[in-house]
Amino acid sequence: MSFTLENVSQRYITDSGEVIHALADTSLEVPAGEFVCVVGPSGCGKTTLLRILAGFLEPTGGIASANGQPITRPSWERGVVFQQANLYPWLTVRKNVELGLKFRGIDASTRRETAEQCLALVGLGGFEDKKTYELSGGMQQRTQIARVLANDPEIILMDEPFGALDALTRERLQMDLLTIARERKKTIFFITHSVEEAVFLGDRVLVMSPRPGRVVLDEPVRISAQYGRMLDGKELRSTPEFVALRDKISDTIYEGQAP
Ligand SMILES: Nc1ncnc2c1ncn2[C@@H]1O[C@H](COP(=O)(O)OP(=O)(O)OP(=O)(O)O)[C@@H](O)[C@H]1O
Repeated sequence: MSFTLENVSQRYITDSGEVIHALADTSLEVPAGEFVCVVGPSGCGKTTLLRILAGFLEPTGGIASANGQPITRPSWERGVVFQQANLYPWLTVRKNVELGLKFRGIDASTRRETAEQCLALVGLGGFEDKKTYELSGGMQQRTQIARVLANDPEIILMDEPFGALDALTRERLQMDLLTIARERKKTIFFITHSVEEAVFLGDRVLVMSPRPGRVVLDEPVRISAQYGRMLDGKELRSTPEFVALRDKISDTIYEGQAP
C-alpha cells in the first residue's frame, strides 16, 4: 500500500491559546513496499506526521492518503509500533498478540494460529504462554511487533521502536525487521533519532528541519538492500557508501540547527 501527503501542515493550539506551527507544508509520495526512515531534531514534527498517517490526527492543512483514499481514521491496515510496548500485563504474550484479531471478530483457532506464526516470525516461538512482565524489554518490543503483524497491515508506522533498547538488542531487532519488511513486503515509515539506524534500515531517508518541520533532504539509501546479504551489520556500517551517507545526513541535520 502506498501513501501520499499533499501539502500537509499542522498547527496546534495549546491550552493557553498559543499557536504552535509544528509541520510546514509537506508533500511526499511513498510507493508500496518502501522502507522510509525519518530523522530530524527533537520537536520537528516527526511524531505529528506519524499520527496523521495513523489517522489519530486530522491535519489542519492538506490531505494525507493511503492507496489514494484520504486517511480519516485509524485502521488495522496501518499498524503502529511505539517506543514503549504498551502490552496488557494481565494477558499472556499470545493473548496480547491475538487482541486486534479478536476485536475484528476473527475466530479463536485462526487467532491462535496467526499469533503463533507472528511470534515465531519475531523469534518468540515458545514464549506464547508467558506473562508480558516476564519478558525483557527487547522481547516486549518483539511482542508489540508481532501484535501489529498479526493484523497483516500493509503499512507499518514505527515511532522510535528501538530507542529504549540496549545496542545489541537493537541491532538484532533491526536485522529481524529488515527480514520481515522484505519477506512480507510491508511499507514502513520509521522514525528514529539515530542516523546510523536510518541509513542501515532505510530504502530512503527523510531529514526534517527544526519546527515548523519540513523535509529538507530526501535521500535514496538502499545500503542493506545492496549489501545486506553479503556483509554483517558491523562490516556494512564501515563501507564507504554507508559512511558517506551517514555524514551527509548528519551534516544536513546539524546545518538546520540554530547556532
Ligand atoms: N497536542 C499538542 N498540542 C500542542 N503542541 C503539540 C502537541 N503535540 C505536539 N506538539 C508540539 O509540536 C511540535 C512537534 O512535536 P512532535 O512530537 O511531532 O515532534 P517530534 O519531532 O516527534 O519530537 P521528538 O523527536 O522530540 O519526539 C513540538 O513543538 C511539540 O511540543
